[in-house]
Amino acid sequence: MLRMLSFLKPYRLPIAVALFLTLLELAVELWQPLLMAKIIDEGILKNDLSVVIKWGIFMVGISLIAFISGIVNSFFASQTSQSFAYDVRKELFGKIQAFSFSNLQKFETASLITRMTYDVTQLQNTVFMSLRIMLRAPLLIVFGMIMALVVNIKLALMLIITIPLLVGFLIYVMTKARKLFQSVQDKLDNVNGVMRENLSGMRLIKAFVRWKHETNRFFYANQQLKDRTVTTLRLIELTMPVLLLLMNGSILAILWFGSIDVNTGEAQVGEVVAIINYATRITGALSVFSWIIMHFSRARASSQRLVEVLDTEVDLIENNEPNSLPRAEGNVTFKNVEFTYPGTKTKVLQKMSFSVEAGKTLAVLGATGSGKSTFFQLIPRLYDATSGSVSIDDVDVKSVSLDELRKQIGFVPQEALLFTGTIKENIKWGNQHASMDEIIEVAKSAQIHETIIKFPLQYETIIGQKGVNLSGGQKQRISIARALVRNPRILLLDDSTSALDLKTEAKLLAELRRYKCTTIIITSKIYTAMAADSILLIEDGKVIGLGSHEELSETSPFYQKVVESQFGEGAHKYVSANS
Ligand SMILES: Nc1ncnc2c1ncn2[C@@H]1O[C@H](COP(=O)(O)OP(=O)(O)OP(=O)(O)O)[C@@H](O)[C@H]1O
Repeated sequence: MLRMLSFLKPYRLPIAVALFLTLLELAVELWQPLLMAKIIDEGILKNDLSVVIKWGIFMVGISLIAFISGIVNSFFASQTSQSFAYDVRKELFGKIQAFSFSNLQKFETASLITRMTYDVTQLQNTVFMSLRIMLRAPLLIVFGMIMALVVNIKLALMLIITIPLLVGFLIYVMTKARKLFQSVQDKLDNVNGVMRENLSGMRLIKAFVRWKHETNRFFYANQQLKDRTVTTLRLIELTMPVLLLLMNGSILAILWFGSIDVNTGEAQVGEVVAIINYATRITGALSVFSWIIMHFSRARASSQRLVEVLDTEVDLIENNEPNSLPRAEGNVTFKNVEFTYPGTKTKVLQKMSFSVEAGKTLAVLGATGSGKSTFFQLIPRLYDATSGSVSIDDVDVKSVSLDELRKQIGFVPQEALLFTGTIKENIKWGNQHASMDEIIEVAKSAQIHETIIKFPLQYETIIGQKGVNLSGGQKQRISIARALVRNPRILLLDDSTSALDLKTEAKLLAELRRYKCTTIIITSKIYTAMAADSILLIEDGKVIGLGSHEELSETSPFYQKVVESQFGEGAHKYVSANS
């Protein structure tokens, strides 16, 4: 909690003002029963109207001050709590942006969203409430008791015995509630997770007629959230009847003994009224106090979840004095690279060594799961190699600034991901400075221009969330255009032409040559591989062959089998790059 409270440091002044105003309100609240006693005993009982008018006007005056203080306090409290939440969200977002993939693997996406929204809101509400009433409730309880003692010690003792017992009970219940609240938040993560998967996989769910299964999954997560919340709230709600029972009991006792004392002349009517008044105010403050502790239990659980994200060490660290890679030639070299995914034990890449000359095209072929996408991710440092080195123009990628490195790489992932916005914006996303002419040029190279101009709004066509209104091949080509507009030195295509027909793909590959960048293309199609300068064969994370189509057709049984699987038995003997 302290870690999160440090976000309030810049707002010390508004906090001080808000707290001062709270104290002012409190002072008025504590003073009022005393004034009321004075009006009853010295004015009403003695039939002195001037005392009633004088102190009556005074009471209205200080109530007005309390009213204005309350309004100004609310203003400062809401401004401070909103700014606090803004700062926390900003810091969290920055942290998540800096996360490496292995960092991200630690947190579920849905959980990160819940933390950024629900948990931050919980803290924001607590900050607001703290500035409005946090100080007031406990102080009202303490000073209310003191004032009651000042008015009449004997009658006040009935309050003094009850209140510490109640406060102890409240604190005990709320400490228990904290753990329960944390699990409520975890259950909320589950609901969000199921919702997220459900919405993004809606087409698949409908196509497989799995809505019943998905609905059951959602019902289960929802039920768990409800059950856990109900258990938690039941515990919390137990406090209110206990509180009212004890406080009303002590008020009854004050009335009983007070009336006896008034009859015997040991107490005045005004004193009894004042103590009852303090008791009622303290009851109100106690119920607010229990509410505060409940919010604090929730806020503590939320803080813990936020601190978990904020204090996660980013494990992809930039070199303190990064090497410069002003404008790479584009030679890519892997030397004895090994890689194991964080949290797993299996080596996905083993002693991988190969190089690609600047400006050349390398096709990568391998069975599914052989480690092709994994080795791709080491080049822009989405992950770091566990051992060995990945270098560009003989500079180890780990020694280069991440920005400088990534600016020179055009990466088209296996799943073409587009953002909500126009086609133009999506292509421009790769390079904010690209002109319309450049956008059209890369779209032409990516073989998507002709398709775009057939849309009624052409480049201004809005792409729905994740590109729902486009075909797989259209999305792939827009993603390629987005990578090309960066004018990259190294272009990484992870099976990014899989949805294209052979003719369109051939045109696209021929166009790519114009960009003179080093192109590494993962593919399963022999025709695509044949268009490259050389072909890298991967099996179980190991390089098992590197050469041209002709060389591998002669020397690699693995390659021969792939060719035969696509062109028929014995095909490796006659399928050539010119065919
Ligand atoms: N984030 C991850 N955490 C743990 N293991 C992973 C992760 N991503 C991939 N793997 C494992 O690494 C291995 C290589 O996966 P990779 O995606 O590199 O294969 P691939 O050759 O690109 O496969 P495909 O052709 O099907 O895309 C697989 O066994 C996979 O299970």
